[in-house]
Parts: sequence; C-alpha cells; structure tokens
Amino acid sequence: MLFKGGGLPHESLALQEKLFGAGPDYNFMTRIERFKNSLVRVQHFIRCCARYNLHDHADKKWFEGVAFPNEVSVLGPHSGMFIPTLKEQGSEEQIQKWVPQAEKHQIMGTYIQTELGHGTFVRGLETTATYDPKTEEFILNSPTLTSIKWWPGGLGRTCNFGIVMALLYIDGKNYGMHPFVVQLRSLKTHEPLPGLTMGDIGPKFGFDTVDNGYLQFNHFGIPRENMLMKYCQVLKNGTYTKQTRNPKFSYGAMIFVRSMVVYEVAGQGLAKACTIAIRYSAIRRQSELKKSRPEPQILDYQTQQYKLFPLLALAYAVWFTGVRMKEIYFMVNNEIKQGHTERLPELHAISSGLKAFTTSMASWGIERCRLACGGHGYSAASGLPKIYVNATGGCTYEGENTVMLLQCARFLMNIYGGVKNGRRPSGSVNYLGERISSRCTLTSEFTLKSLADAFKHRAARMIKEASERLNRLQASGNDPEDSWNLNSVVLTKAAEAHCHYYMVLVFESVVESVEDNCVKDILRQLCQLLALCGIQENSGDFIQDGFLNNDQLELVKQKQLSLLSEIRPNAVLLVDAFEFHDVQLGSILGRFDGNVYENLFKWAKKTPLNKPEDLIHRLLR
Ligand SMILES: CCCCC/C=C\C/C=C\C/C=C\C/C=C\C/C=C\C=C\C(=O)SCCNC(=O)CCNC(=O)[C@H](O)C(C)(C)COP(=O)(O)OP(=O)(O)OC[C@H]1O[C@@H](n2cnc3c(N)ncnc32)[C@H](O)[C@@H]1OP(=O)(O)O
Ligand SMILES: Cc1cc2nc3c(=O)[nH]c(=O)nc-3n(C[C@H](O)[C@H](O)[C@H](O)COP(=O)(O)OP(=O)(O)OC[C@H]3O[C@@H](n4cnc5c(N)ncnc54)[C@H](O)[C@@H]3O)c2cc1C
Repeated sequence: MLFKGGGLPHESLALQEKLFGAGPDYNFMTRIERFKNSLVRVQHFIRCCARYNLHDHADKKWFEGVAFPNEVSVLGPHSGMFIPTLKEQGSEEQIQKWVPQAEKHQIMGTYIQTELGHGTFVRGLETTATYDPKTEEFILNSPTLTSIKWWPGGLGRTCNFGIVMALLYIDGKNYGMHPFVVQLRSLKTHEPLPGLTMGDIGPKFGFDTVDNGYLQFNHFGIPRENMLMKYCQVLKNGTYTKQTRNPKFSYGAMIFVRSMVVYEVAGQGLAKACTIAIRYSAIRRQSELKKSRPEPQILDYQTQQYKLFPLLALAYAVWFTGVRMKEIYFMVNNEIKQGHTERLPELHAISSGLKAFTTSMASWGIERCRLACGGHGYSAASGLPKIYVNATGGCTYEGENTVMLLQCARFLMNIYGGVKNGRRPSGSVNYLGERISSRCTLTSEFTLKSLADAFKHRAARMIKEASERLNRLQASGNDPEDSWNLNSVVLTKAAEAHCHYYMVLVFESVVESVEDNCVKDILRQLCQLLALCGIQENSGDFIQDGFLNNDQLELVKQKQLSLLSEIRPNAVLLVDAFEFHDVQLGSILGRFDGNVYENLFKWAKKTPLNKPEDLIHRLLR
C-alpha cells in the first residue's frame, strides 16, 4: 500500500479481463504478431474504459499497466502527447472540437516532431507550414529528404490524426515552430490522404508493439483553424498575433512526458527488474558456502547482495523521485495556466535532468539485474530483455539524455551566475545560495541529513567548478559557444550531481514522513545504502577538495557492507511491496509462487522451434 494507494481496484478490474493476462506468449510472436496482438488489446482496453467508466488518467494508467505489460502501446503517444498538446495549446474552440473525439478514441493521434535529419535540434526542423490567405489554408510541405517526419509512435499504420510541428511561414517570413492538427488518414477507409506518403520505419531495438512511422508532405493543405491557437493566432488575412508568452510554451508536451517518464518508465522498469532478480535469487541455489551443507540461496552471497541491494535502493529512490516529479509538474503547470511562468525554467531543468539521470540509471540497473540472474537471465523467460528494451528507449526519446543533462546544466549555470550577482535562488536550487560546509560531517551514525549534505556539497562544488571553468575558457579567448562545448563533459557531470542530490533529498524526505517505526527503519537502511553507494562510486568527487577524508571513506565502505546483511532478511518483502502482479512482470524467474524450474521447462516445450516444421526438418535430416 506504500506504493499503490488507490490504484489497486483498477488493477484488479484489469486482471479480471481474460484477454489481458492470457493469450499467446509475447516471446514466441513475430514482430507483426506482436503489433497485431497489441492492437487487439488496445481495442479491448478502449471497450473496458467505456464499460468501467474510466476517464481519470491515473485510473487508466493502472489499467494500462496490466493491459500492456512492459510495453508501450499506440495509446501512449495518443493519451500522453496528442491529447495533452491539444488541451495545453488549443483554443477553447479547438479543445471542444477535438478533445472529446480523441478521448472517446473516435480519432487516434500522435505527436509528429522528429525528422529524418533532426530530432534534438528542434529549431533545425525543416517541415514548413505556409499560410495561403486566398484559400485560408496552411500548406504543409517536406522540402527535403531530411525533412521527412520520422519516429512518431502510431504514425506508421494506426493513427488518423497527428500534431505536426512545423515552421510557420507567412508572406515569406519565418515565425518559427508551431503545432498543427493534421488529419492523416480517411476516417472511412483508413487510407492515407492524398498528398501524404506514410508508413512504418521498420524493426527497432524494442517497441515492437508500436508502429513508429514516417510521413512526407507534398504541398498538403489544412484549414487555417488547424493551427493550435491558444498562444498565437493567424488571422484570415494572414496577420500573426501572439499573447505575451514564452516561445518555449510550444515545447510543453515534451516537458509533460519527461516529467512522467521518471516514474512510469525509469521507476517502474527498475522496480520490476529488481523484483525479478531478487525473487529469483531467493529461489536459486548454487555452489557451497560451507562444505557438505546444502547449497545456499544465491541471495546469501555477499557479492550478490552487493549487486542487487543498491539497485533495490535505487528503485525505491527513483520511484519516490518520479512521484515527486509528477507533483511538481502539475503544480507548476497550474501556476503557468494562471499566468505565473516564473518557475517554467526550473521545471524544464529538473524534468530534463531527472528524465536523463533516472532513465540512464534504470537502464544500467536493469542490465545489472539480468547479469545477476546468470544464464536464466539471458533467456526471454526472465522477462528482463523486454523490460530493458522498453526502458532504455527512455534514454533517447523525449530528448536524448546527454542533451537533456546539458539543458539542466544551462539552467544551473544561469542560477549560479545569478547568485554571484547577488540573486537568491529558490526551489530545487536554493542550496546554491547557501554557505556550504567544506568538511564532511559524516560519522558512523550516517544520519540521512549528513548523507544528503554530502551530496549537496558535491553538487554545489561541481556546479561552481563548471561555471568557473566556463568563465576561464571564455577569458582565454574562446567564444561562448566553443567554451560551452569544451566544458560540456564537466557540465553534464555537474547536472548529474545536482540530480543525484535531488534524488537523495527526496528519499530522505519520504523516510522522515513515514510514521510506522518499523517501516521507517527499513527505508532508512535503503536510503543510507543508496547514498553510501553513490559516495563510494563517485568517491573522487567527494575527496577531490578534501571534503571527505580517507577514514570517512573507510567508514562508508564498512557501513555499506554491514547494510547488506541488515537488508537481507527484508529483501524479498521489499520487492513484494511494489505489488507487481505476475502478469505485469511477465517473468518466469520472478513468479510470485517461486515455481521457477517447472515453469521454465513447460515454457521451453512450447517454443515454436519445438513444433514440427517442414523446412527445418528437411535441412537437418
Ligand atoms: C493527462 C493524460 C496523460 C496520459 C499519458 C500520460 C503519461 C505519459 C507517460 C509516460 C510516457 C511514457 C512513455 C512514453 C512512451 C513512448 C515515447 C513516446 C513518445 C516519444 C516522443 C518523442 O520523443 S517526441 C520528440 C521529443 N523531442 C525532443 O525532446 C527534442 C529535444 N530537443 C529540445 O527539446 C530542444 O531543441 C532543446 C531543448 C535541446 C534545445 O532547444 P532550443 O530551442 O535550441 O533551445 P536553446 O538551447 O537555444 O535554449 C533556449 C532557452 O530555452 C530554454 N528551453 C529549452 N527547452 C525548453 C522547454 N521545453 N521549456 C522551457 N524552456 C526551454 C533553454 O533552457 C534556454 O533557456 P535560457 O536561454 O534561459 O538559458
Ligand atoms: C522509441 C522512440 C520513440 C520515439 N517517439 C517519437 C515520437 O512519438 N514523436 C517524435 O517526434 N519523435 C519520437 N522519437 C524521436 C526522439 O525524440 C529522438 O530520436 C530524440 O529526441 C533524439 O534525437 P536524435 O535522434 O536526433 O538524436 P541525435 O541528436 O542525432 O543524437 C545523436 C548523438 O548526438 C549527440 N548530440 C546531439 N546534439 C547534441 C548537443 N547539442 N550537444 C551534445 N551532444 C549532442 C547526442 O548526445 C547523441 O549522443 C522517438 C524515438 C525513439 C527511440
């Protein structure tokens, strides 16, 4: 209940739906079968939404977790990007026109931004939307090969609508990137409309259940009313008007998804991988600890604990951070709606930074969980490959992670520069205005406050150093852009240190808020382990300026090892507390009942390669 709160009833409803839990095994299907099977579940999900009156986003998410375990469906871009962009950037009339149809799934949309030649550099996108006052239409065009839209989820075969990001031209003048609602396919025949060349981009690392697509516009006209006009308008005669607004508002959909990815992708993915690896490590017995004694559970080996418990602590930390990130998003977004945009830069920075930091950590952590499961971890039956390919996509989509860290660093440099000029920072960066102790106060008690303070010191120092290095590069004759590039490795590390501190701080605050003393003690151990492993793995950052001394580092190592034994008795309970149903895990190794071997054998017997097949038989005969 620590995690799921009110979500359980909806999950139970979804689990009653036979179509979700049963059916062919994902691992035995071809890509086309996976895609078709997902579409069947999408349709059933839509029927369930109507039947159970599921309107609330959170309720649907619980349901989706069962309907589409460890995969993204075409509903992801529809409900995660198409609808939110309509709501956030459309005028009242536009919202009335499209949102109800989209929510009832009468139209299915996606978010069409990336092109063959550019994804990161949004200002470099080439698709044009040229206004023609005679026909009162925007003419969408792909002027080059590199301008072909590439990647949008659901574009290949499924969606009949999309929000297209294109450069607005009026009377030869470029007004920059704007969002346009575009009907892509006939609502009767589902064929692409004339003037559009579209299809699927082909097999990928993962995401088999999504038809990521391409789209080329050949002077394709759409009505004037289809530019999303909450913040900017093009009048019939071609006059361009805009409310006083931050031009980055049109990037709002990206901020939204980045904010959600921390919990939905990184937090969930790593928690599932830990559940599988820790449960399996309690079932698996191997080798001898003591002669002539039964083989121990592999979870009793200290090295196994050292692999898995820090990841367990990380899973809790990312989960809590993801929940906090969502809260911050909705809070700041409400402020923005009321005209208070002051916190937009901070929201952009923290969502970019945390999206990058947590998806990278989770991706690395899921792979470590797989390795910790030995040979069976390499089998698709472990469920880990599917979890990995889904989660690691999060390192790229919605902003490539290095680029996102640099966005976060840019904000940190701005804030630090401001502090130097006497401005007081607030929110997630308020510590940059504090006087920070130059000596570490860590003692063998390892209070959460002293651990968080160590991360605070590291982040503040690395931000200061990145800023000073930037200034030195400029002072020695480099222009600002070259200085930035020559400093960019240092900048990404400063951004990571900031996000790391933020995550430790969130975890600490959760522990402090828990009332049950027993739960609090266990969570405190996990939080300590998270922080101590962070110090150990980045020890150079903590000792570089003499903040942490060798004796303290030794204490850190000792405490880390003693925590492994302290956590061991609760390890399985701690993953059970995530309350993932077997259907959601999709793993034989991570089954709740622990009946691993019998089910691995049953599963192998079902693999299609064991079925009679003429060609294979002839080749082998
Ligand atoms: C309510 C119902 C909801 C239901 C669904 C809910 C949830 C969904 C949940 C989870 C999602 C789960 C899974 C997702 C599934 C699948 C993935 C599906 C879709 C994937 C989609 C995509 O990938 S869409 C394409 C995404 N593309 C990118 O992210 C591109 C990355 N590039 C950029 O964002 C920018 O180009 C840039 C930031 C790198 C650079 O921009 P640029 O204009 O060049 O800016 P500058 O660097 O020059 O900076 C100028 C100043 O602007 C600031 N800034 C930049 N971006 C923003 C922003 N977004 N907001 C605010 N401010 C911004 C920047 O900091 C600079 O500021 P200063 O001048 O003050 O320093
Ligand atoms: C699974 C998946 C789903 C997607 N879904 C959608 C979708 O629905 N809609 C959509 O529009 N797009 C979608 N995308 C596209 C995605 O948003 C882009 O791929 C992503 O933003 C990265 O851009 P890129 O491919 O241009 O990478 P690139 O920018 O080409 O990155 C390549 C390398 O260059 C580096 N690099 C680039 N710029 C800089 C810089 N300024 N400083 C330092 N290093 C830099 C990066 O760090 C990286 O190492 C999806 C992608 C994936 C993988």
